[in-house]
Amino acid sequence: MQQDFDLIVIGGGSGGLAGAFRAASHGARVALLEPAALGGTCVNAGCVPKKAMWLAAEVARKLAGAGTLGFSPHDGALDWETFIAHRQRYIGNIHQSYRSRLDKAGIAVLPMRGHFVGANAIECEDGVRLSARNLLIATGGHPVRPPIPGAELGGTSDDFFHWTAAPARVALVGGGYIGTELAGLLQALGSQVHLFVRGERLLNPFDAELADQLAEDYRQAGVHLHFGCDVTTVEQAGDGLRVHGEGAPEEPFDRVLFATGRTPNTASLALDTAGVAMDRRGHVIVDRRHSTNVDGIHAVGDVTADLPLTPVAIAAARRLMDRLYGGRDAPLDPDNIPSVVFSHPPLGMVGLTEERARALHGDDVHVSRASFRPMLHALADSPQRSLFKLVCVGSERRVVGIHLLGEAADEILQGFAVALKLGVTLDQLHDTVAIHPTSAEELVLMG
Ligand SMILES: Cc1cc2nc3c(=O)[nH]c(=O)nc-3n(C[C@H](O)[C@H](O)[C@H](O)COP(=O)(O)OP(=O)(O)OC[C@H]3O[C@@H](n4cnc5c(N)ncnc54)[C@H](O)[C@@H]3O)c2cc1C
Ligand SMILES: NC(=O)c1ccc[n+]([C@@H]2O[C@H](COP(=O)([O-])OP(=O)(O)OC[C@H]3O[C@@H](n4cnc5c(N)ncnc54)[C@H](O)[C@@H]3O)[C@@H](O)[C@H]2O)c1
Repeated sequence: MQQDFDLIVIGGGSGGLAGAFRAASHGARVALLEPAALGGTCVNAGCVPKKAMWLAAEVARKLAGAGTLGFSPHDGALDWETFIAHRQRYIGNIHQSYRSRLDKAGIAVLPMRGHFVGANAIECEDGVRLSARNLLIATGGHPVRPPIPGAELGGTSDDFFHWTAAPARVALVGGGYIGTELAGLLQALGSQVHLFVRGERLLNPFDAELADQLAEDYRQAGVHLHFGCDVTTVEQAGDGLRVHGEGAPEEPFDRVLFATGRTPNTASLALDTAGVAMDRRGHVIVDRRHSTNVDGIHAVGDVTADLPLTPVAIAAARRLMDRLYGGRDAPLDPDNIPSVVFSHPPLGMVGLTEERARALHGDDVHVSRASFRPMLHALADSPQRSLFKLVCVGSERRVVGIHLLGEAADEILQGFAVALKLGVTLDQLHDTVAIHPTSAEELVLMG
């Protein structure tokens, strides 16, 4: 039996769902294959449960500092099981909302995997074949552990979301987004955290000065940072796990978690039967409009080499469907995509780092900085400072980079990213009346 659609979407995560909804809104007949929970990584093992844990950690930090301000003492310990019940209820509501939107949009949802059996045909796990003029590959990725002895003893971010208590001692390997985020939140929730970083700094794509200050904030908060440390082995040591690498402590950890990157889910798609080209790392190769080398086959999200962020997958999918079914061709601009690391405090950036701007524009670069103590920290006599930077170029001092480390950076950045995209200059920021007293006002006041 073969069923025909206008579009088959493989994967019901951020990109797949956005593509299916947008195509259906243009009148396309859509089938969506998703063997696991709707929402994919972001909803089930990424942005959403991570942000929930980050919010819990922010509350814990505020409670820990409240005594200094005159509040009665509070032990601040989190009952994970209660909190996780709230977290999972929230996620359950997202699943339900997707389910009813899919039904309303008339999208056929098949709760199973699929693989290619030709350029415009998919075979589902139950043997049913589907065909369509267009196919969207949106199968995302999964975490990888490094190929070292004992790696299987450690977990990944997927495992973290099944934890029901903070481990007393935890080793995190990898100084990227996930390692940095989990280190901050686990420390705030009461774990003793050791973060092992191969290089000399956290978060390579981010501004070096802000990343170094974040590392210092982490040290002050009690996170043990091991830079230049390659973890070579993990071994069982009694009830615990011993990590080997230069400078690694002798004492065992309760948990070891690898945050050493992710790899695309392409292996089981039989892409060769359709002739779809992949790069060395297994990503589906797409052009700037998110089409592959095979007519009618497209891909978005983490399965491609795009920036692995939810809003990127969503934006790419919507634009692709507007082109295929809506008569509007406006490919996603890969430049100036804002991004925030949910560290404590959060770190955000959009545009060029100072280093990159200097490499591109030489002496034509002007950098404005504001280093200040947010009012709550000043009131509580905490030394933690915020550091904001604007990177500008040319005589008109056009803003080409915004870098924020500090309380509320995650919420402040979005609006300023719009201004940067529209070509805002430093003078125009100065012409804007400040909102006082806030941290954000520094961005229209700094020289
Ligand atoms: C811990 C963590 C935290 C993150 N935090 C953030 C954040 O704060 N902000 C942010 O922007 N991004 C964040 N991300 C990244 C974000 O989650 C991803 O970029 C995003 O989910 C990618 O969407 P996608 O649609 O490409 O893939 P996914 O959301 O991974 O969806 C792919 C779907 O395809 C399905 N699938 C796989 N193979 C098949 C098959 N053969 N047939 C059918 N279906 C299949 C999978 O089950 C999955 O549901 C985070 C990621 C992680 C791991
Ligand atoms: N707030 C957010 O938007 C957010 C949060 C989490 C994840 N994400 C997305 O998910 C992606 C995956 O996150 P991630 O943290 O796994 O990847 P990442 O690429 O951010 O970081 C992986 C880190 O692991 C290091 N590494 C690789 N192999 C190693 C090894 N053998 N030993 C030690 N270190 C090693 C890399 O040098 C890198 O610093 C990110 O690139 C990001 O786009 C986004």
